Amino acid sequence: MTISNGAFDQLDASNLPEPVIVLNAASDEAASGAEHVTTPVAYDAILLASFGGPEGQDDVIPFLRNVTRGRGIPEERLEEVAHHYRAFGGVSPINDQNRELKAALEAELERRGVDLPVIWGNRNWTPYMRDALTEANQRGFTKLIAIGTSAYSSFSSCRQYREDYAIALEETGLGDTIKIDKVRQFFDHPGFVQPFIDGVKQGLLDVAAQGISPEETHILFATHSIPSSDAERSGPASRGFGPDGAYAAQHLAVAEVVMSEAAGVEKWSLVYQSRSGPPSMPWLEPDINDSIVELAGQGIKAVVIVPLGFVSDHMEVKWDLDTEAMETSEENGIFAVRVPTPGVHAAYVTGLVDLVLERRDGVPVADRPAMTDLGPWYDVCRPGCCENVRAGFKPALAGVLP
Ligand SMILES: CC1=C(CCC(=O)O)c2cc3nc(cc4[nH]c(cc5[nH]c(cc1n2)c(C)c5CCC(=O)O)c(CCC(=O)O)c4C)C(CCC(=O)O)=C3C
Ligand SMILES: [Fe+2]
Repeated sequence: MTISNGAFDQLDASNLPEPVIVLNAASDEAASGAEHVTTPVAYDAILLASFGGPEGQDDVIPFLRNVTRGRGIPEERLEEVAHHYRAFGGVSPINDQNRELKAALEAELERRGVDLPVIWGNRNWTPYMRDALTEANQRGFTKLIAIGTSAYSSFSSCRQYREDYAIALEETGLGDTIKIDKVRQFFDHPGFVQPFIDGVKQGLLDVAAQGISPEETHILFATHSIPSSDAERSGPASRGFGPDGAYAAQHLAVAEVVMSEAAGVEKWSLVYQSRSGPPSMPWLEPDINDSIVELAGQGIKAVVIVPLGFVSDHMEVKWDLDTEAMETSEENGIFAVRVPTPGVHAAYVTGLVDLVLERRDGVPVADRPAMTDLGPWYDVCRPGCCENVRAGFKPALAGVLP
């Protein structure tokens, strides 16, 4: 088995166009044994990789065009989503959150005496990934470890970031100069899960303060819906996770961990939000709003909404949960609390630094924290991981060749 930083890991590449680039081929797989773990690398900077968002009304449409290029999102959906951004002055909260996260990471790195600068680059808005790589090159950095602001396995949250790195290396012509690895998907890392546990405990106190009993309370774990075809292909092709793939399995496993900590309430479910795409295309269900209506019919009086799929309070949280799901709850006579996202919670920031250090210093799989049986996840994505049959083939980094 060869690991190739720049090679593509599409299983059936025979009828696809030649990969545009093959980068940094032949980084070697772990001497440490387990397929999850790679040999340590003396990284010289952290690449904070995120989604990006508009910073004013004039940015909204160009941003949405960037996000949806070639993705078959109907025009009506774009108008609908533009309206969400317009209601917030055309400014997505995501950029300020990444500025805060970058500052918090820098402070934590300094506190621990780790000399790794953080460079920030986005998929869909400035600073773009190519800007980040140009900056890294100017500052003389050649070995980057990427943290994507996304915890789970799916095309949008895993593979697309790996494609972003490959595209940006191609755009900047830095493919022979800069090597990019990524930290493992961290859905079950205690740094990511702890803030949700804290939040659910507080949410249940808020519910109790309303005089609503545990029997009348339901915990809704909310995440981004994705096309069923993406869900099916999330995670490595070789592991069976059921029809909704690693994406749903990971969320369910983390929700179980949170439930085991939030004693007193029994009822919970995993629900989806922010569906787009044409109605004819199946996406993961049920939608959170449909679930709230149904729960009201079953006599539920309170819901605790846990934004389990999200690392920070960006637009999908502010609009789809804090605006829409709150409205649905109110209309149906349900008291609703929304739990905070990890944001810059100390456990989360510390956890992200730990994830970098386990790669730099070489921590064996047995010593890597993971709160579910599914993890710790792979350092290098396995063959077929998080493929996307809708968007067609693109090269991606940090994957293993079949
Ligand atoms: C799994 C997942 C995450 C979580 C993991 C992660 O964080 O990556 C996520 C995050 C985000 N999604 C975001 C925004 C958007 N996502 C869109 C479209 C889509 N998202 C998808 C999936 C995901 N998205 C999918 C399958 C599509 C359809 C297009 C396609 O087939 O690939 C569209 C187009 C309009 C629409 O269709 O809604 C927008 C504007 C923002 C920024 C918010 C802000 O500005 O604060 C963030 C953090
Ligand atoms: Fe999205």
